[in-house]
Amino acid sequence: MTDSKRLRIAVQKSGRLSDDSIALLKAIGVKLSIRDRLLIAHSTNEKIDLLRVRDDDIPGLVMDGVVDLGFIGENELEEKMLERKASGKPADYEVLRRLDYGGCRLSIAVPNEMPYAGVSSLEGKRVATTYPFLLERYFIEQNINAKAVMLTGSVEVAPRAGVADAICDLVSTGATLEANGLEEKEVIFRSKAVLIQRKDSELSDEKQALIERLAPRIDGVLLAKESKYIMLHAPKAEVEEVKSLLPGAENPTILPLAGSDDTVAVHVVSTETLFWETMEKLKALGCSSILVLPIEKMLG
Ligand SMILES: Nc1ncnc2c1ncn2[C@@H]1O[C@H](COP(=O)(O)OP(=O)(O)OP(=O)(O)O)[C@@H](O)[C@H]1O
Ligand SMILES: O=P(O)(O)OC[C@H]1O[C@H](OP(=O)(O)OP(=O)(O)O)[C@H](O)[C@@H]1O
Ligand SMILES: [Mg+2]
Repeated sequence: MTDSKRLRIAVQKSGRLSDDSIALLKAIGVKLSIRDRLLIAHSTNEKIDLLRVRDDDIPGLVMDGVVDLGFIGENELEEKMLERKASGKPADYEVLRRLDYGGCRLSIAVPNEMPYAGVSSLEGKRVATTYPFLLERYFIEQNINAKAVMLTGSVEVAPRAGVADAICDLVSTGATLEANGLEEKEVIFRSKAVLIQRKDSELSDEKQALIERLAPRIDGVLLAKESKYIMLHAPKAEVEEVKSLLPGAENPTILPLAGSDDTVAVHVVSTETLFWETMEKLKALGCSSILVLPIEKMLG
């Protein structure tokens, strides 16, 4: 059974956001015991229960106060917010953190053979989508008279099946569109995963304190993921040049190397990617033992 004192977090049970959301919870120190068939999973070290559901249900669970937090794509969140507002249901939530996964865009795509000269070509057309509220908002903004046809899946086959003239669906690499003879024409919404929270006025002090303890850990994990620890040996005479090549390396640690007067070790945490081209330039300057290491956690 669930205990109302435990923080309830909704995650997608199985899909694009599941693994990354669970990995993030683990990375911030929440130990979980997940059994595949079960809807609820408990944390073994924090007062947290996970509710594993379809992503479509997550915004509503947060907005209705059934769960305290939820991991959700901004596309689904915005769609459900518009849907709930249209039917007069409460649609309040707060974004606790924007995350670094689930990146995709909601785009209108048309069959390769359909003549297209801009959005006006959609006038009078039927567009299949799982996101009718976002699509209709776009039609209104663009002053286009077109019809959103709601489909919950297999949107990409709608034109071939004669169900619609075009589609509006999520795109990441574009492989699904290409495989179905469709061409991306208009991006109507860009999305990433977010962690949302129910209105905090409704949370107990104990739950609020737990959220305030865990949220900075998310920042630490995100920062660590985009940072690298760079170590290399550099000719002493070239240290300034080396510093100017290393991205985000304002304060490197310079250490003497045993048995060498003209070479030093340079250590630096970089928040940017170190490209192969830069590594080759460092080598050309006489640097050696160039190592780029991942960082697991960062604080302060
Ligand atoms: N190709 C993609 N690349 C990255 N993120 C994506 C991609 N497709 C979808 N997403 C993001 O992941 C979310 C979930 O996508 P998924 O395809 O798993 O959903 P679903 O089929 O609706 O799953 P469910 O069974 O939970 O309803 C999307 O709402 C979007 O935010
Ligand atoms: O541009 P691409 O990289 O091809 O990605 C886009 C596809 O990814 C998502 O579906 P997913 O693969 O998650 O499967 P689903 O349709 O069963 O949800 C989305 O609904 C698209 O169909
Ligand atoms: Mg879904």
